[in-house]
Amino acid sequence: MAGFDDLASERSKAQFDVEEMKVIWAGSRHTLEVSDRISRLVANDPVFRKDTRTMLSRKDLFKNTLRKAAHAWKRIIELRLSEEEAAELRFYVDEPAFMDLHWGMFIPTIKGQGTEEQQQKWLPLAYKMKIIGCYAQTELGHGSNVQGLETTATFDPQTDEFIIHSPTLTSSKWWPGGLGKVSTHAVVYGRLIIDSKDYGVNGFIVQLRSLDDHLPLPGITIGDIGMKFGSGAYNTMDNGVLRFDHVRIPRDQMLMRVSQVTREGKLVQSNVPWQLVYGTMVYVRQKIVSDASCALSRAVCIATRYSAVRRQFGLQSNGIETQVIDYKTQQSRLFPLLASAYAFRFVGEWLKWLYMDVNQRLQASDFSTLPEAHACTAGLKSLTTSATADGIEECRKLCGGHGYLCSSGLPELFAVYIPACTYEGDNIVLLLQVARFLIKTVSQLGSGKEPVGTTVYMGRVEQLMQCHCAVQKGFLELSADLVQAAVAHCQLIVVSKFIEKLQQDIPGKGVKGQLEALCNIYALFILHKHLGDFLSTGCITPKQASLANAQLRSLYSQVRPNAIALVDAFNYTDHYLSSVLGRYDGNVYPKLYEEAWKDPLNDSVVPDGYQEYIQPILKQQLRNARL
Ligand SMILES: CCCCCCCCCCCCCCCC(=O)SCCNC(=O)CCNC(=O)[C@H](O)C(C)(C)COP(=O)(O)OP(=O)(O)OC[C@H]1O[C@@H](n2cnc3c(N)ncnc32)[C@H](O)[C@@H]1OP(=O)(O)O
Ligand SMILES: Cc1cc2nc3c(=O)[nH]c(=O)nc-3n(C[C@H](O)[C@H](O)[C@H](O)COP(=O)(O)OP(=O)(O)OC[C@H]3O[C@@H](n4cnc5c(N)ncnc54)[C@H](O)[C@@H]3O)c2cc1C
Repeated sequence: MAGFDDLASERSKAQFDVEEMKVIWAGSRHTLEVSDRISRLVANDPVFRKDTRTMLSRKDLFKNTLRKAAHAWKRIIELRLSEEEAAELRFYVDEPAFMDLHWGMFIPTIKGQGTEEQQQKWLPLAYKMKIIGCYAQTELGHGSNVQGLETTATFDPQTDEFIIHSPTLTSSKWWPGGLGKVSTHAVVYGRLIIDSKDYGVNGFIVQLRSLDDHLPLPGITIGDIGMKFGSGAYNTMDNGVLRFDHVRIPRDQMLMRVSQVTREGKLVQSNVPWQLVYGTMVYVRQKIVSDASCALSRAVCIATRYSAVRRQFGLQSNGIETQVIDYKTQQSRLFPLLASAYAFRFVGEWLKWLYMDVNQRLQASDFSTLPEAHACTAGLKSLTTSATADGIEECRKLCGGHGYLCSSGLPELFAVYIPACTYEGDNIVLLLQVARFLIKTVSQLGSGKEPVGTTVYMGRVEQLMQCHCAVQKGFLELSADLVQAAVAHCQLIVVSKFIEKLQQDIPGKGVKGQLEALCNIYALFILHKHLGDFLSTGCITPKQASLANAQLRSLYSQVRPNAIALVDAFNYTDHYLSSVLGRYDGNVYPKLYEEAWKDPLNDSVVPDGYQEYIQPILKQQLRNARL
């Protein structure tokens, strides 16, 4: 069988221990065991099938999402899954839904911004799913500009309550995931008003729906904001709209780790920086970086396996055509994405460590690394999501026409993934935050602080900063060139962390060699892509640039025999990939043909509508022809 033999032959060429590379990709043997076991549990459960998603109406799609969420929760309870295993199960169910925001934002916000008492009250309810929460920050009129939010939370000393209100249409909460139809509660971000004085944005826990009949509580208007890009997944998420008409909540439902409001209505600032109100965004951004490596590796796995199965032109002596993966143009498009997937995996591991380190320091009232954590999570979220969104689209194109079929898995993966460039902070806005951080860092460099990083990459950042770093007044005046410096800074981090990964103990025959090749491909690909920066800032000479290019091409040849094994190391099930082109067995053509007939349009040979609309035309033509 063509495809199968092709992939079997490819696998026999591997020059490294794939099982050991699986451990490197997973992060540890334990994590590999958990993800392998849970991914197969999900793959073998018919409730979690995904192949009909793009054929369902929005209402049927959403109802099926609720069914899957309920089934997932039931399996978590039945099997007594740990938090780690439950997170893996939600990941492999692979369907954006309210659970992502309940577990991924609502609970972390209470943990990060609630007092001990508030955590003791609300976390048990949330962990046991007695309440379902979402994160309601963005409004119709404001998303990036958090300080511009209009929802008000006015303290009423008579009743010891906050009055939550939507004073304008643009203050309507708009976009929060899980809000539209499911969440019973929300962390709502609003302007704290005491005695007519505005104290800026804080978080408030607000119940939205009755726990008895799920109806919106008095003063609450709530619904879904409508269909989003593409069909299928992400329309599985009820992104919602929410308005308040003077809704009253007890004073103790303002999240008070950062600031407290006393019974007398006095605002007391605790000893933590007010920026902790933004803490959830730092947490989610570091998760999104790891998620980028998952999404990109998934697209690369599909495109790499298909490129080894697909033959086109180049008839060889044995009478068969050339595998498209052997074309240099295919390699120059595909292998940098393969290298990027590994690079983002490792920088995501580092970022997770940085986030935990910042949190431990916060416990000890050490806030010194919070600005760097903000800059790194913001910048790397921006860099990795933009590269991944572009990379998924490139993988679609690498698969030719069949990449445009839903059965390839790539259109839906692209549609689900691309909002990552916007949610949790628009990517340009976040790069401007990095630029601000760099300006501050450069201004402190005079104090003898030496930056660390790989020379050529470090030189590029320094030079770009020197060129563009005028004295900037505020966030709004930052020049577009500084965004370039911010990107350069983030690429320096990615390369540096890949190099650090290689300095660790890496077991397994040939594994370290493959990772070194991928690290060099990533670094040289970025250098090639931004050659203008490196040449204009004098970091490299034109001669060095052409040597780098030659080295890049030779690295592609080095990776070529290992490409299939390198994507096998992601250890993805066919269920998770949900792609006829990316099947482990390479059995593409028979499955493509089989999938076509499943389309509802093929339920009847003569299409619905023929008699009403087409036959009259044809008959008329027939009559005309006889006249
Ligand atoms: C979900 C589960 C995970 C699973 C993973 C898989 C994903 C699959 C599901 C996806 C689910 C989608 C989930 C989407 C959920 C939303 O989208 S939630 C809404 C997200 N919204 C945003 O990110 C808003 C973006 N905007 C911002 O962050 C801020 O407004 C800006 C842009 C930083 C501006 O802040 P500002 O306060 O207006 O002004 P600025 O002077 O720049 O900042 C003030 C100070 O705070 C600092 N600062 C700003 N932000 C921060 C921060 N975050 N931390 C610390 N310090 C900060 C600044 O550095 C500055 O410090 P100084 O220089 O004064 O020392
Ligand atoms: C799928 C999805 C899920 C979401 N889930 C949630 C959720 O659960 N909870 C929640 O609270 N929010 C959520 N959001 C909202 C999301 O956080 C916002 O869309 C995001 O923060 C961007 O804000 P905005 O949409 O207002 O865009 P804007 O800030 O209006 O940006 C629009 C354009 O203006 C540019 N721009 C804005 N400010 C500047 C500036 N200072 N300098 C230069 N350019 C600028 C931006 O770069 C962008 O190109 C979600 C959004 C999506 C798409």
